[in-house]
Amino acid sequence: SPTPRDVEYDYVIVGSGAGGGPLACRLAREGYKTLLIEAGGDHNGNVNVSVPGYQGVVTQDPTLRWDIFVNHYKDINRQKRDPKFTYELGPYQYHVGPNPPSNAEEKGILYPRAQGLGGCVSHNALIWILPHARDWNFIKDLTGDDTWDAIKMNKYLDRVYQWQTAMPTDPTILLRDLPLAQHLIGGASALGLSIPLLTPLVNLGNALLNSPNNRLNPARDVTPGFFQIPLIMKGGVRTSVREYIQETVAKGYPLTVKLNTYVTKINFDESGDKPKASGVEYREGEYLYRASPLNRRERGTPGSVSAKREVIISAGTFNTPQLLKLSGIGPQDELRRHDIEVVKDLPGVGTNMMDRYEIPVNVKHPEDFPILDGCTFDLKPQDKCLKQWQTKPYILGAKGAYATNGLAATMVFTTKTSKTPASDMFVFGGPINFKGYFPQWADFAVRDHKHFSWYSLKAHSRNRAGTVELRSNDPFDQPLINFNYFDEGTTEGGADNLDLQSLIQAIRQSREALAHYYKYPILNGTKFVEESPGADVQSDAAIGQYIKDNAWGHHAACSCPIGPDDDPMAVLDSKFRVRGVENLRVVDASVFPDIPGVFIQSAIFMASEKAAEEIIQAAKEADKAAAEAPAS
Ligand SMILES: Cc1cc2nc3c(=O)[nH]c(=O)nc-3n(C[C@H](O)[C@H](O)[C@H](O)COP(=O)(O)OP(=O)(O)OC[C@H]3O[C@@H](n4cnc5c(N)ncnc54)[C@H](O)[C@@H]3O)c2cc1C
Repeated sequence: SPTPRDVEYDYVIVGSGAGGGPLACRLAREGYKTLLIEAGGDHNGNVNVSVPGYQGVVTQDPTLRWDIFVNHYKDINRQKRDPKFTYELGPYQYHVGPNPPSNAEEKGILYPRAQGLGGCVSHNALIWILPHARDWNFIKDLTGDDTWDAIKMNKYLDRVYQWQTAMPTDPTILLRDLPLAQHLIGGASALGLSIPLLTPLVNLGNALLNSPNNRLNPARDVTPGFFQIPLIMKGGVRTSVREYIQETVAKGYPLTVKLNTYVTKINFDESGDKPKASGVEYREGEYLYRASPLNRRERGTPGSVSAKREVIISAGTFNTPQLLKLSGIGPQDELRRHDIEVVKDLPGVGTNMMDRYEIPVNVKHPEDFPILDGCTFDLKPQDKCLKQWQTKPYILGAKGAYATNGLAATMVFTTKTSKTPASDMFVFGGPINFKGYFPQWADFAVRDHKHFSWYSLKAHSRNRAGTVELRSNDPFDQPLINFNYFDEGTTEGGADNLDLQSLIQAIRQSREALAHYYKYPILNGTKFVEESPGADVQSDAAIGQYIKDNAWGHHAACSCPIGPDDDPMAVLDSKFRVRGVENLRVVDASVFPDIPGVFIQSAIFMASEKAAEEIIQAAKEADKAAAEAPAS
């Protein structure tokens, strides 16, 4: 809905994703006039968003997707060893892998991002794993602010559960596919769970009833096991931030959502001691950011809005530092290089960026996995699985494969070289040929139904050398993003090698699960061939090289970190406030000083609820002080 110029909002929030969406709802529900500005649209009626089985397809949807390209290494020739390295042939036309045509432009590695209501939560893989206690205690110890204590953070999780449903995939869907079940039993058995030969399905069913989020288990963070994967869905339909925002508006709370509007600058009132954020400038129009494949190189209609109390930036790990820098908050040398007037020299903006490392083992069978019969993943009339998902109830597997995200279950354990005692390795299994992200990766992943992948996700990684730098001072250009992986990044105390060793262990664990598959011939699964890393990749050195060349991440975080008062690289204080200016906070994945948990959305939702409480408390204190001040 258009913003009437005469409305004065208490809060203006930029970005409606995991950070900004819940925060906007909570502030509005508390009675504050809140404007939520979002670059993209609402995705109403877009089946790609609501069908869990389309979690890959939705990342290719041109109405949502931003084709952000990143590098893992500074050395471009080293980067090109990754078969996912991508070149642009013409606008949004890509060549992936070696031997590009001579006119192709080097782009880097695709890093999917989404615009629109709910941000990346509307296109993500739906996986819901709670953070570990150490993630919160780390912030408490770093800043001395004990409101971050893990036990105290529980109340924010309770608040998240007021609007977020998480449920496991209906195990009966998985148990109907015997070769798939045989792989999962192999995984459980490789982890040491005894699965008797005569009753493997019953025992797998029991294993799949375990939750990796069991809050009643005090040892949950360090408990290894074989688990089903909880997803953010209700009755087999994705439901999350997007729906929460829409419900908040529908119920009449004072939340205005301004869609298809791209914020280009934060405005400051510089008349006082400290620059004070007073509002934002924006451009109205669809697909204005050039990372959108529907971009028409238009610059939109200009506008601005002011915030009576605060401006909050929740544009995500890449776009929040970009917007801060464009507005004069960042390393002064970089800002001056781009002719940007310095409002506050804050050298940490766009540094400290972290991510997971992820790596698969992919195998191919001679026959299809039955669970995918009739699934074409293309929204076309022949997609029988979509019809089943649309017409059948969510009970006893009736809704079929699309009521899952395609990843059936996970092995969880702490590797020998983990940074913390908490589980640092999740190895997911599913009937998919998943090798990471590149243009049309999802089509590739399900091109045939014969592949199975054990895919490892390394949590609590040590590398914090990622950077987000301005490419230009044009707000519609995407920034320069480099994760500086392994030996190009954090190396103190052998950090790079320790993470690499964890990943080598994960590949060996995946192969162990594949070996245990053959212990259950009763389920009649066919023999498979390992396609990658491949039978010839056996030594630690060879596996390590495969990991360095192929690893990727998709939980980028920590690029505007919270930190202690005496750390010049800290961008935020422990209350999410941008240092050195007033009335400006950041609330999204970029705020963490250390990447939390295993899957990040739950941690962002909790941080967002915490930020809402801090902001509301600050507003109440300010109102009280104003009421008590003597009349002038
Ligand atoms: C393919 C994929 C799968 C994933 N799967 C999972 C998963 O299964 N589980 C999990 O826990 N995590 C998952 N994640 C990660 C998780 O979804 C993100 O980390 C999380 O959504 C980040 O939240 P955020 O608020 O920081 O940013 P986002 O969710 O990206 O939200 C930022 C919002 O800001 C808007 N915006 C940006 N700049 C501007 C501007 N200048 N003006 C106006 N609006 C702007 C964007 O359009 C976007 O809507 C996945 C991520 C990807 C890419």
